[in-house]
Amino acid sequence: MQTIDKLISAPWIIPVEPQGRVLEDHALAIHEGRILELLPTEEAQARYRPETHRRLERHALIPGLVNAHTHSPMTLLRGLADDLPLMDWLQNHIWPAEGRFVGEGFVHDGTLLAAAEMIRGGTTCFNDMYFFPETTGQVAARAGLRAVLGLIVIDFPSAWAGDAEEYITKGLDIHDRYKGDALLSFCFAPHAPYTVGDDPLGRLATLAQELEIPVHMHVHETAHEVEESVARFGMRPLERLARLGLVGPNLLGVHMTQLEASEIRYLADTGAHVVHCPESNLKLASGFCPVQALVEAGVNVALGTDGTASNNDLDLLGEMRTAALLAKGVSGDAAALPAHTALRMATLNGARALGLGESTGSLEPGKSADITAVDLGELETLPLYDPVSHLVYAASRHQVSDVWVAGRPLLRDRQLTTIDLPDLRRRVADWQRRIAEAD
Ligand SMILES: CSC[C@H]1O[C@@H](n2cnc3c(O)ncnc32)[C@H](O)[C@@H]1O
Ligand SMILES: [Zn+2]
Repeated sequence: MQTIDKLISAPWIIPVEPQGRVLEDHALAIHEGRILELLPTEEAQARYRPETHRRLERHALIPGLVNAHTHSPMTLLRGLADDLPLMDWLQNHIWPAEGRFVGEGFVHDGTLLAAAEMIRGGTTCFNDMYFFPETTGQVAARAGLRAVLGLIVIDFPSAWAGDAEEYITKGLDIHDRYKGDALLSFCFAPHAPYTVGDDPLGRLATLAQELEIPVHMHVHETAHEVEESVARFGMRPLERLARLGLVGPNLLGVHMTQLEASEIRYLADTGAHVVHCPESNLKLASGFCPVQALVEAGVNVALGTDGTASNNDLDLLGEMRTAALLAKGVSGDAAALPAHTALRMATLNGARALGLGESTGSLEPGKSADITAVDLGELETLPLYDPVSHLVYAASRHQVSDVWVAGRPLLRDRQLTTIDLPDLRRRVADWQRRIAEAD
C-alpha cells in the first residue's frame, strides 16, 4: 500500500484526454498537488492508503475549467451598461466609468468577486486583461486560483500607466518579479489593433518571442473594427498584425467574428489560437465567430467569457452550452461542436493556448490536480444516459460542488474555503453604492 495525500472517487471521470473517454467508477490518486493515476475505485482502494478519500456518489469529475479571456475586476461594473453595441458601450459608458473608479482597490475587490464566482462555477484557471495586473495576481493566488496575467498595453493613459512605453516597462517588471510562480504566469495583452500603434505592437512581437510568452488581444471583434482598419491602414487588422510579426503560435486572437476563408487558413497555417466568447459577442451584437470552420481547419479554439460588463457572468458551463448551440445555428449543422468538443474547448484547448497544456486542462498522470466536481444527481440532470451531454446541455453552475487547484480544495460542498464571503459582500456593497451614486 502506497501512502498518498488524496483519493477522489466518482461514478464518472471525464479526463478530456484521450478525447471522448468517460471512465466509470474510477478514482483520481493525488500526491503533492499532482495526479498520480486514474484507476478503478476498487483497485485504488487496494493500492493506495490516502490521507483523505473524498467519495462523490453522483458526480462527474472533469478538468478544472479554463477561462481563456476575461477582465476579472470588471465584475464591479456588471449590469452598468447593457444593450449597446461595442464602441458605444466602451467609449460612452465603460471607459468613462473605468476612468473614474479603476485603481488598486477596484481591481482588488473586483478580482475577489470574480474569483469567488469563478470557483463556484468550476473555473480553476483564468486569463486576465486589466489594469493593475499584479493586484489581480495577488488576489488570485491568495484564493488559490491559477491565473495568466495580461501585461496590458494601450495607447491611452490610465491610473496604471501613462503611455505604451510605461505599460510595457511595468509589465516586464511584474513578469521578472513573479517568474516561476506556481500559480501565476503571463501573457502580453495589447488591448486591440485600434488602440495600439505599430511601434509598441512590433516591440511586443519581439519580446513575446524572446520571453516565450503568449500575446492575448481582441482581434476582429466587429465588422466596424475591420472597416476602420482598412480605411486607416489600408489593410484588415489580421494582416497588419501579421506584418508586425504577431501572428503565430504565441497569438491568442480573442473574438474573431470577422474571418474570411483565407484568414482561417492563415491562422491554421501559423498555429495561432482563437478565443471564442460567444455570449459577449451575442450581447454586444458583435457578430458570429465561425467556430466550426476554424475547428475543421485545425485551429485551436478556446473559450472565454469576456468581462461581466458584456456577458454578464463568468459561467463557463453556460458558455460551453451557448458555444455548442450557436455553432449549430451558425453553421446550419446540428453535428457542429458536439458536447465533447465544447468541453475540450473549455479545458485543454484553453490550457494549450495559454502555454499551460503540460500542467493543466486534462486529468492525466503528472498534471496538476486541477479538478471540478459536478453533481449530476440533481433532478435537472435526470435521467442520465451520457454525463458529457448533461455537462454541456443541461447542468448549471449551481451543480458544481467541489473544486481543487493543485490538489488544494477551493470549494467543498459548495462552500468557498479560501474567500471570506461576508467580507466580500461588504466590499461589493460599498462599490455598488459609490458607483451608483456617480451614475
Ligand atoms: C486595457 S485593459 C482592458 C480593457 O478592455 C476593455 N474591454 C472589455 N471588454 C472588451 C471588449 O469586448 N472589447 C474591447 N475592449 C473591451 C475594458 O473595459 C478595459 O478598458
Ligand atoms: Zn475582452
